[in-house]
Amino acid sequence: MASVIPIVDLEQFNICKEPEDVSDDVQRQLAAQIIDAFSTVGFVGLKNYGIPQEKLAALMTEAKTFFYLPETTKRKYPYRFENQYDRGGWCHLEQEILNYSPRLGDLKETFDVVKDEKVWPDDEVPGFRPAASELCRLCFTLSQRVLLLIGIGLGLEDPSYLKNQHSKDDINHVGTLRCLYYPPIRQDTVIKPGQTRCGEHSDYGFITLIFQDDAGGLELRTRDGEFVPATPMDGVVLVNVGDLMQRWTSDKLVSTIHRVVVPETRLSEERLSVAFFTRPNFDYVIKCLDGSDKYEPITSFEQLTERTLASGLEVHGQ
Ligand SMILES: O=C(O)CCC(=O)C(=O)O
Ligand SMILES: [Fe+2]
Repeated sequence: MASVIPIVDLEQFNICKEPEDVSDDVQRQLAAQIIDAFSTVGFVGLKNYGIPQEKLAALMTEAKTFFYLPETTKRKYPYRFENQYDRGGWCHLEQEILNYSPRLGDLKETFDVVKDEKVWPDDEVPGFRPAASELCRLCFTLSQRVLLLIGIGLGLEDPSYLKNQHSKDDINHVGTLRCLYYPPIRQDTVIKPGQTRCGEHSDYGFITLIFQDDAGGLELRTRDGEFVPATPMDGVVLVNVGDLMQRWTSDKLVSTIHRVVVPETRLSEERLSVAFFTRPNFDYVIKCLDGSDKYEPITSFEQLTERTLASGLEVHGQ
């Protein structure tokens, strides 16, 4: 089935280009395409976005090396959510529960890093830190570019307004790079009815970048409630709207439910993806931009804490 996700070619305004060197017309056209996709499907596919594919491939290789380590070694890096400044690490299989119903843990492992990540598996996988740090930097820049286009497309008086609420100084607080590993489904793997690789959910923050390998399985729910595949395409990064962005824009941009299903065939195939999540600075209060009171104001950190707790992960030091 052809993908329902619109593809936008970012070549003329990718992260290698300075905004001042790109005409307003080009910026406005791209912005319109992105707003169109985000206000209908909630996802867009970007090609020629300017992140070298080798950098992504390098991180995927390092991440796999980590996930292939024995469980006892990975347990040295447990997921932690201590406070605003100290989060990250490894979640084991079935630890995170994204599905609302049934409440069953996801068949995935994850490793989260923030920019000034304190805990790295340097002894076992020395290449992971440089590869992840570099991709974090590039993803931050790409996210900023998309936020600028959203600001232009929404016709904000200051088009940089959204992008400036996710500031560079605070990247260590608000940008999270997550490597996701979906192990092969083995003959002795017990899959409970309704259990998936990644449960049905919408993302929490502003926007998410998703880089997937070619295993497939990611699906998004269309407005008529049907799940359709987000088939992997070479050189395409998916960008989707999160709940805070939907809230902020009073539902103009939509945060679409998605999931990763257990494959029906090729069960022995593993899957690896890399996501980069952005949200406003933690103390920023999200109110509807149009001045309406459609949603209660909430701070970025309150919302992250609420959603993290709801997914079954422990949160300390509140
Ligand atoms: O693995 C994927 O492709 C999607 C992961 C995802 O939706 C998430 O981590 O929020
Ligand atoms: Fe997601």
